[in-house]
Amino acid sequence: MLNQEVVAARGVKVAFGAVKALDGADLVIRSGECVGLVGHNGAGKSTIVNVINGALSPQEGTLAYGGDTGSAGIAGARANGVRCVFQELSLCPNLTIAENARIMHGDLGGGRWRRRGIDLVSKQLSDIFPDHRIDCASVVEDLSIAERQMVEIAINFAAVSAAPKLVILDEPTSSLDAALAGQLMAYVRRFVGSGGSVLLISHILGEILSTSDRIVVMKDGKVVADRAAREFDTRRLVETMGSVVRERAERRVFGRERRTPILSVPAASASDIRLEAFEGEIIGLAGLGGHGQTEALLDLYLSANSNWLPVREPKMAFVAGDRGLNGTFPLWSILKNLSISSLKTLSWRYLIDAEQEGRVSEGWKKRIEIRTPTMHNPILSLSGGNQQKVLFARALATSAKVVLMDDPMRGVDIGTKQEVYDILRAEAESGRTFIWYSTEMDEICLCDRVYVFRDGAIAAHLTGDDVSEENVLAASFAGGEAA
Ligand SMILES: Nc1ncnc2c1ncn2[C@@H]1O[C@H](COP(=O)(O)OP(=O)(O)OP(=O)(O)O)[C@@H](O)[C@H]1O
Repeated sequence: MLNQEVVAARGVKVAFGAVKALDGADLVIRSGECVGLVGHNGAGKSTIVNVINGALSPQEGTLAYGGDTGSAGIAGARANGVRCVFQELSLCPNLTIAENARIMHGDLGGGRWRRRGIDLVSKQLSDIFPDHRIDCASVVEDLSIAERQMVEIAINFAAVSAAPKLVILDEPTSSLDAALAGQLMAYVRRFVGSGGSVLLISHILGEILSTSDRIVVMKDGKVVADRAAREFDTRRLVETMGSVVRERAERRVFGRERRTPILSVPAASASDIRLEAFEGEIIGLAGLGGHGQTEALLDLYLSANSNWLPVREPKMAFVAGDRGLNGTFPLWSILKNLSISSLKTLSWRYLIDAEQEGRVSEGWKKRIEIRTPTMHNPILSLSGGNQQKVLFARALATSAKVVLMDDPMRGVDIGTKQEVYDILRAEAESGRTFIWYSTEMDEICLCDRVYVFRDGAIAAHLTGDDVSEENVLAASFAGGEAA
């Protein structure tokens, strides 16, 4: 039945020490609707998700499923049909897809459960992502980050004995390219059309606006707006979140005459396109996810840092996209996570100058608004987007002339993204070169030049006005012709 209350959190307060993650927030979700939830990094979105899915008990306020306040905890949420796809992804990497499905679905038991698990996930994947090429007998650690995200989404939408009532998607497209993201959003509309509910959290405002029926905006632990999606456009949404919409910087066209490339990689296919980078350029790597962009960045990085010994003047810095796997040091403080790549410049006679280290990290805290009371807090006390900011600051704080970025804006809010774009542009103006793989078309369109990858090789090179969504998509598919 449509329009029935599925879950209602009212007056919820959650504090972590001095940090008020939720400060009296209300969120009600009804059947047959997709609710978009947006807010700056650290606004409290993941915390309210954790309250709704039973992982966190609020210190104040009430939580009801279907009007009943009797159920509590993760088991209570699951019994009431609540499923959650986490921002940090939660599959066990050493288990197969079917084994992970069994952990999520206690009712997937009995004889031949592995076979049924494979069939269950395979069918659900095909329903959501019709062209997926995932072998459902795989072990999760053999999958790319995008494939893991797709599998986790499919497992949560799948029904063994009972269909889910509410699926919470926390940044579900952060690793998906535009084509896969579009398929997921279309599926969400079909799911809510058949009476299900979805809570969609995303920093990609276009997908929030196009997919949600209602949009809830959070700021500093409170809900500051809760209105029909048609009452918002991008500008109004950004302003309600407390940021300002900026004009996009002009793409720059460099003449060929004046320069020799600082980096030149031979063509890897018959397309005969070399990857070249000149001083002060922002180069985009585009194409469908998993077509060799990350590998190209890693090859470049290893070619410049092959001995793995720290050097005072590193030639290249790397901003990891998969922060859980190869970005953050989870047991370290924010400060140490930030300064690790600059230790040589922060030390004198093999001793780290703690004062200078503190100054540099405070400088970056202010510059890109890392939301924390102190940089000595553990990195995992930060919200996902704030952790990503630390990885940015780590690379930018080095003296490297080339910065490689592996889809680094995952989970970063729109206000910070604009700040980071400005920083990139300013750093490029002063001679730094950026090579930026992005799954977001808006970001690709900010780059001075773009290489489109297909099947592990460069399929097209776009410059000037040819850098457009249409041309990137055309070059991304075999047989497509870029202008
Ligand atoms: N386990 C924790 N310990 C300490 N502080 C925490 C913890 N979890 C969250 N916080 C703090 O609570 C606040 C809200 O975090 P939350 O993860 O809910 O934000 P968010 O809106 O989901 O942000 P993002 O968009 O970056 O994911 C942040 O200031 C964060 O640092």
